Amino acid sequence: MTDVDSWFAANTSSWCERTLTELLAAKASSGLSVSLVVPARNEAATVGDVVTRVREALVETTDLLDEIVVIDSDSTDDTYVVAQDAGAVVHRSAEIRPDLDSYPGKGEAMWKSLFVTTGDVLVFMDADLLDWDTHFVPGLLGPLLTRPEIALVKGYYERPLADGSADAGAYEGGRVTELVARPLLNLLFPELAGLVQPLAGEWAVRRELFASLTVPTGYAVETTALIDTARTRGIDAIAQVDLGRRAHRHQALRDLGGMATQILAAALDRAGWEHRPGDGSVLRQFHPVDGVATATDRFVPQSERPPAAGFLR
Ligand SMILES: O=c1ccn([C@@H]2O[C@H](COP(=O)(O)OP(=O)(O)O[C@H]3O[C@H](CO)[C@@H](O)[C@H](O)[C@H]3O)[C@@H](O)[C@H]2O)c(=O)[nH]1
Ligand SMILES: O=C(O)[C@H](O)COP(=O)(O)O
Repeated sequence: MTDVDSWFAANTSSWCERTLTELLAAKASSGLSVSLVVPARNEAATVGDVVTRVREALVETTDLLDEIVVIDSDSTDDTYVVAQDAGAVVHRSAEIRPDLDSYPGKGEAMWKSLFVTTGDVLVFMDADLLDWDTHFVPGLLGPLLTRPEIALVKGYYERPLADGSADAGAYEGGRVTELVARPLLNLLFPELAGLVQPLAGEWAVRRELFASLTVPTGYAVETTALIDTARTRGIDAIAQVDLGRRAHRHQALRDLGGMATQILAAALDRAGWEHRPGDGSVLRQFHPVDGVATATDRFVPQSERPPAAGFLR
């Protein structure tokens, strides 16, 4: 058995292995509090459903979650109001700790969440979920509430590419995962090759760990959390949980090019790459205009926040 196989065998479980009753008892005896954090940028169409279903299932009828906090990440739609009406505490990312300035991006919203949440454990969930269920939250909490040595838990699932075809394969979604993140991790950080969905937006982490990490402001936050946790705590501080199935809103391919660039830059930097640009770089992409390939330069931000622990009051 390789190290990766041993890690997989010891640290992979399914959400249905632990009952809600068992988790509530584990939470009570651990004394830990839990915050659900939902970073959301222009998700008025779906964030209300995410908040409402979690609130009804896990706050109103059980004590599993202590708070649901939506971080509105520079939305230009009604995300703030919809999330608030659904029962979440909502903060605008840019308005949290204005003394620390503000950057666009998902990682920024997650980093800022450390200043407005209280949970000993943070559970992150995307706001654009279409096919999902509330067991995602207890599923992610299972290893953290029952195994003190675990500090970070990733979710995984079947993830079809919702292209409208009836026979969309269960593992066809996750284009950046399959074409960038997985090859990158296998090549440069092979101890992380056992993660089924390294980019999953559904994951949970102990506050003290997340507050100790350097956090990319954009989409590299999941990748670096894995790399930096494995480096500082060892791979056995990471567990993963099968959550079943998940579908979400897909981004356009060229937008995913920006995400891939962020993930590559942050991972290569951690592998000792000497040419990392400062706060970002230009990605030249091509679009047909009247049948002619025409260049479009996209600036891809790559800034990182230092550990939030240094700024907590
Ligand atoms: O500037 C942003 C961009 C996105 N989001 C929110 O972050 C979540 C995920 O964003 P999305 O654009 O849907 O990302 P995906 O294409 O789904 O990317 C996948 O891969 C990313 C890279 O690892 C992860 O960050 C995502 O959680 C994961 O779902 C959603 O709730 C967004 O509203 C923000 O809060 N701010
Ligand atoms: O996780 C990923 O790889 C990206 O979010 C892209 O996912 P998609 O191919 O399912 O849109």
